[in-house]
Amino acid sequence: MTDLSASVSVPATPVPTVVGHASGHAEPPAKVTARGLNFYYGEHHALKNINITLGTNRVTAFIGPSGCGKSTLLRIFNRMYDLYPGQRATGQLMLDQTNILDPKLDLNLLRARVGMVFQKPTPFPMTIYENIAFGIRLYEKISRSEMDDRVERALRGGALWNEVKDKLNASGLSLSGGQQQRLCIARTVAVRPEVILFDEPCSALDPISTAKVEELIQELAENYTIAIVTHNMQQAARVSDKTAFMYLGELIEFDETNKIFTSPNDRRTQDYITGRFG
Ligand SMILES: Nc1ncnc2c1ncn2[C@@H]1O[C@H](COP(=O)(O)OP(=O)(O)OP(=O)(O)O)[C@@H](O)[C@H]1O
Repeated sequence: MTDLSASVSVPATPVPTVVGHASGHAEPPAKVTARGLNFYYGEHHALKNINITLGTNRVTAFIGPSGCGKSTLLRIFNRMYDLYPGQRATGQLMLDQTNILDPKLDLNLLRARVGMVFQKPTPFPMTIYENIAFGIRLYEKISRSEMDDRVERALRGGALWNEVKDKLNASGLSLSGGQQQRLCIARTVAVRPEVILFDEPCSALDPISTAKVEELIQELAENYTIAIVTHNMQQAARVSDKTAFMYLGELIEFDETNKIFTSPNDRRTQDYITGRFG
């Protein structure tokens, strides 16, 4: 392990102000639990012995320098890596009582339970209405009026309804970048997942759209378990209950967000949040 403390001494950036959820409340029931989780890209051992629990209806932020394994970990939670040959996970990863790593698991059902929102908004090239209805139809057969209702609820869930209710037949691609990202969130919410994974959801958005998505993430946490990867420490401090600091494929520290940003236990966490490296 590199000694990060030796080379630098002056904090480059102030520690973010924590304005997220209150800390100190009782531990929620576990939703996702990793024990001794490892991940390999071929021979490359990208994640090493990860142990972490995501609490039900809590927001967990993953921070750390580029290449430390944040996105890799997120992509294990819904077996996204299964699409690529040569990538494998070992250890234990549970979603409630379901073994996520079970080779016989129905991945469509897993991805309905564990939805994902990506860095760049990725609406389907179809109408706003169909962007939502498409995913619902994959899992459920419902009447047109029920579908109208579900589409409206999903768009409200994505904090987009008021902006699009009069143009549901317009292309999803005609929306602004921030609206497109909220459409993608609505699309994810529409299939009623239990967990939503956000992989740097605001990195392609302007500050106003970013604020809207952050507000939305906090609202969604009332009903969903959320994991968010972010390079933006202010964002982690604003939206999350707990924060995990990762470095070189290891989970270095995991604690209440307030604790991580005010008095972390590990020197490497301290150095990262004060901008000494990253
Ligand atoms: N498809 C791949 N094939 C081989 N190695 C990969 C692949 N994707 C990622 N890696 C390696 O795995 C490690 C973790 O990468 P990962 O993308 O998870 O990091 P990250 O923390 O999300 O980085 P960033 O913040 O830059 O997105 C890095 O060493 C990276 O080079």
